[in-house]
Amino acid sequence: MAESPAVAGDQPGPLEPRCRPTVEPVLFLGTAALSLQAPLCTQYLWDRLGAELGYNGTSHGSGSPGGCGGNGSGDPLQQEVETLVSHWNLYLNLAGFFVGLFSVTLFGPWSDSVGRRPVLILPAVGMALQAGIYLLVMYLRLHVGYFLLGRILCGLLGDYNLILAGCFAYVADISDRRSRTFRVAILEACLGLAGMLASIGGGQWRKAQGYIDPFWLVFAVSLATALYVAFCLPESVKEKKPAPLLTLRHYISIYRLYTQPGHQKARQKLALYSLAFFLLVAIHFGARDIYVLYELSSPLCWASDLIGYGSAAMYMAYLSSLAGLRALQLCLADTWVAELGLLSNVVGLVVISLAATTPLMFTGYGLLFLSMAATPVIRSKLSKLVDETEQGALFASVACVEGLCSLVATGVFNSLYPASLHFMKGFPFLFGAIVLLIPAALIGWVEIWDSTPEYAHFPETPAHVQEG
Ligand SMILES: Nc1nc(=O)c2nc(CNc3ccc(C(=O)N[C@@H](CCC(=O)O)C(=O)O)cc3)cnc2[nH]1
Repeated sequence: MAESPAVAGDQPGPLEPRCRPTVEPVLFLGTAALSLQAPLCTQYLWDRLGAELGYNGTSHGSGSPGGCGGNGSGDPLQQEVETLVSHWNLYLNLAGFFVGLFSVTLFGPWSDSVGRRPVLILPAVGMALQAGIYLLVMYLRLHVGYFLLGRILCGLLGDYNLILAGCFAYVADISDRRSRTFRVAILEACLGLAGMLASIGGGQWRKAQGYIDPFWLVFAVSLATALYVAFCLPESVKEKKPAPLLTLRHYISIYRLYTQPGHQKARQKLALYSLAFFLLVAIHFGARDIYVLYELSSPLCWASDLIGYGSAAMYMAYLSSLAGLRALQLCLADTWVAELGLLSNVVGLVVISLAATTPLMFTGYGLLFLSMAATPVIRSKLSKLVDETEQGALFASVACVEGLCSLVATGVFNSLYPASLHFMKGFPFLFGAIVLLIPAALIGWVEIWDSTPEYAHFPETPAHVQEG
């Protein structure tokens, strides 16, 4: 990889301190708030709707379809509660997705003009507002339909997806092209670390103290995120200019990213990398949706402590991938690091799909150690394909792709799992492994097709390495 002649955000003044506040804590805190809140919300719905239907079983979150110990998984009342909870979850997710689609695509490109700080503060305030509304519902025992109100308000302010988009765009602003992949990977590792801490800590805390206190923490963490951005985080966009928010221009700028005439090769690469990102993240989300069900039921029959370790092992992949990426970057180009990441992912999923014993299941998790190395590479490659004034628009579109991944993954994996139980319990994981061959082929193909350097599509690139 050669150094680009003109580098986005790569002009540290001679006196610039090396350790000025940066954006990682924003993603860490935002993810912690989200990861603490999501399972709590499901469990609250379970307990509340269950109580309304007169069901007083424990909230395992989901029934165990294989039957471990045979404690009432066929209970019709439990099934009714399960159905109701999953419907409410679906409504909340759909509302979040569609409102978010509208707002992220507006705020993302807007941030290219007005700076990243506003689009990091707004969603953090939105998440605090949502936690506040959820708290009111819990204190006053309002109808759970008010959850929808909180979700929509938060969605209007961009929600977690805007935090993701803003943080990645911020890192693209401040990193040079050489170090960008690693900076993106650090951000993802923060995401994994926050998810791990919140999911382990949150579960324990709820067991000990119920919902109210953990929700106050969600509220406080969201507020702290907003305050950190407001008072500590320096702006990363170099040439800020005022711009109207409510204009179609922002949507058009996202559309133009993928359709700009004159940059055909860059456009095609953008589309191919986006497709690879979509498939990869959809498989990650989908697998994550069914790990717990898979582990709860026979033959694994895990109790909650093992489930916790499994989840920790899953999150460890973010950290081990960061280390692996760093080491492999010393001797391999980014693309081949991503290919190794995908290989680790495929092998891990195949082993998990066949895992009938606890050691084998953990071996599968172990083999996934490099599985999170591919997404930072794709994000970084996408970022290098667009201009430095389009990073906000780009990462907004990537955040929408990620939202779509979430919906598709939930739909596909949650229907595939029950449908394949009778012939192969681990089939969805095997399916995931097979689908991952597509991003592996796409990434490899783009690299081979594109034998010129990564920055060949910028005007400042010498004419002899330009497309055509
Ligand atoms: N179906 C589904 N399952 C989930 O577990 C889920 N989790 C979230 C929680 N939000 C998030 C958002 C981003 C990442 C994340 O790790 N993103 C990285 C890597 C993506 C990957 O390779 O899996 C990124 O680069 O954006 C994780 C959880 C949202 N939708 C979901 N949807």
